Amino acid sequence: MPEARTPTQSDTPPAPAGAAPTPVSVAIAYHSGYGHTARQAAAVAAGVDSVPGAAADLRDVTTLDAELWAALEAADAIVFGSPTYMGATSAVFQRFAEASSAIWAARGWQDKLAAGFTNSAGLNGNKDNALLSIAVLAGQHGMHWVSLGLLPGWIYTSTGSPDELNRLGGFLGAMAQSPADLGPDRTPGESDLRTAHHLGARVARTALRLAHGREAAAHLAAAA
Ligand SMILES: Cc1cc2nc3c(=O)[nH]c(=O)nc-3n(C[C@H](O)[C@H](O)[C@H](O)COP(=O)(O)O)c2cc1C
Repeated sequence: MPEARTPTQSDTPPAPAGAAPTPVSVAIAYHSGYGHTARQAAAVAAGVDSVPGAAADLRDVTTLDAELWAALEAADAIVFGSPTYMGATSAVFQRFAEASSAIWAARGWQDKLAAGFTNSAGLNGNKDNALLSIAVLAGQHGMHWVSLGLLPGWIYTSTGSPDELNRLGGFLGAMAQSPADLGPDRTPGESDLRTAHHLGARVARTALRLAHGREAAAHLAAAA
């Protein structure tokens, strides 16, 4: 007899009996001035795509056009990403955030899932301020925030290693560090990219749970 085990966050939820699994779409809306944060965004997208039933939609927010807004409208979840510039999100990302005010007024992203990631040159570099700003943006839109969900790695204990997941010890979202003298072909490093991958998979699993829960609630309401 197989050993009983406690369900974990990594378990993909089953579809309701008799129902085809509902696919979910997770958009990654990011800016990257020089390509480093773009690599982090790609790792988030790979994490989303690693979850059966979830599909990533990678969107650069430099160009604000109808196609971008339609893609974000169609998504079940939006993972926002920006480099940390001057201790905050980049001006290009903030331009996107401000342009979303028309959607804010119409409550277009209400109840979608949201999460965030940032990358900067400093180990700290005030990345938390960029993530906070992204979380506030999500709150303004009435979205449900998905945190990173990892314990801190690396120097949190004396025996830690920089290869560990979440080596930068973020809680709100995924952090990455790219030394300023290295190109995006060499940085961010592998552990930061794995952390970004983790965030994408976590958002995808949460989106699936929410979609299935919504279906179950609709069935219950119909049967009442
Ligand atoms: C205008 C500007 C401001 C920056 N401010 C910070 C900062 O506040 N903290 C930090 O750690 N790095 C800072 N950096 C470094 C970038 O965050 C870092 O180079 C990052 O990898 C750039 O990502 P990107 O290639 O996606 O644009 C700054 C870079 C620029 C160009």
